[in-house]
Amino acid sequence: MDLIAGKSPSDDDSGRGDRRKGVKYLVDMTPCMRVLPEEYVLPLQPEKLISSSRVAIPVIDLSGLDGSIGRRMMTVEAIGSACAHWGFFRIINHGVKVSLMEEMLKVVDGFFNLTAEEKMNYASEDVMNPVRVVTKEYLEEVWGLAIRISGAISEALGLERDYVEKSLGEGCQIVASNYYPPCPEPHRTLGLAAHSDHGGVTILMQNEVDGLQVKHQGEWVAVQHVPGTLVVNIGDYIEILSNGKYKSVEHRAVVNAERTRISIAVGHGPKMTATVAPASPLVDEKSWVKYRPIMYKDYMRAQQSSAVRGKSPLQALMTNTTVMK
Ligand SMILES: O=C(O)CCC(=O)C(=O)O
Ligand SMILES: [Fe+2]
Repeated sequence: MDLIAGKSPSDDDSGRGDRRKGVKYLVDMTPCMRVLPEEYVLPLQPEKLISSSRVAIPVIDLSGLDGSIGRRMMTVEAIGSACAHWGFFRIINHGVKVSLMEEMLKVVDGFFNLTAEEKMNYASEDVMNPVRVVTKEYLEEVWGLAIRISGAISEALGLERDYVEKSLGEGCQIVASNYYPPCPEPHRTLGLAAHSDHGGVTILMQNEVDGLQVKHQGEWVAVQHVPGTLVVNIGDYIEILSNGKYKSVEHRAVVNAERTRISIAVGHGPKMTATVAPASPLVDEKSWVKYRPIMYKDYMRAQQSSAVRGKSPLQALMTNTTVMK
């Protein structure tokens, strides 16, 4: 697959004037900007920030999945525990070449440095419209990685190793390329508002500038960049499939006054017409169906259209009443 959906964070796609051209355009046009334009100011977030030096997302050595049976089991357990407690983890020894990661970052940087007019050729109001501007190799590698991780998640849930993979079917891969230019008043806004991802496994790569924050036990934890590693998080699709055992976790991106940050989030979901529902082996007399089934396409649209993203589209699917399989 060679799809890349270019998006510039904080764009509202409302079509009003230059706002559609992105934050980068705004910054390029006003190089001496000292004050954040009013429409980008966001209400302050009340939650406390925990420094990443005190607490950090779990680190998983992915080579353990190819080790002895015992080592694989330990790795699967570690992934299961990371999914249950954090919804996020960092992977090392993941097998994706650093040179390929760097090349991908360069492609995205190149894309955002096209002129606003050139970029508008790729612009679309619809997240389902693919844009082709990148070679396939990184995305193929990352797809393979997502399938390996999905195998571990299946096993950790007590399902057949290929359960999630089969449920994804031919699948879909969505690439969100985020470009966060320096901001004159970084504390009054966000690069990307708090949200959970809609798909199964998201694999996130970034340049050396920090900005990702993950909600953990009601507080925001800053995730520090570690060169050569990738960050993995589970999306709403896995929360629903696991019948709530694993939670897709809210995350957001903050900006800074000095340096441009680039991140590339690659999400892996089922095909658009697939029905998303809790895995039937995980539903028995003791565990109720916690989410109503929905077509993936409909879920994605609901998620993309909600103004305050958070996790509200997922909460709308939750069954308050006890519904048996
Ligand atoms: O920029 C980041 O680190 C987060 C990006 C993200 O969460 C997304 O594109 O869904
Ligand atoms: Fe995300």
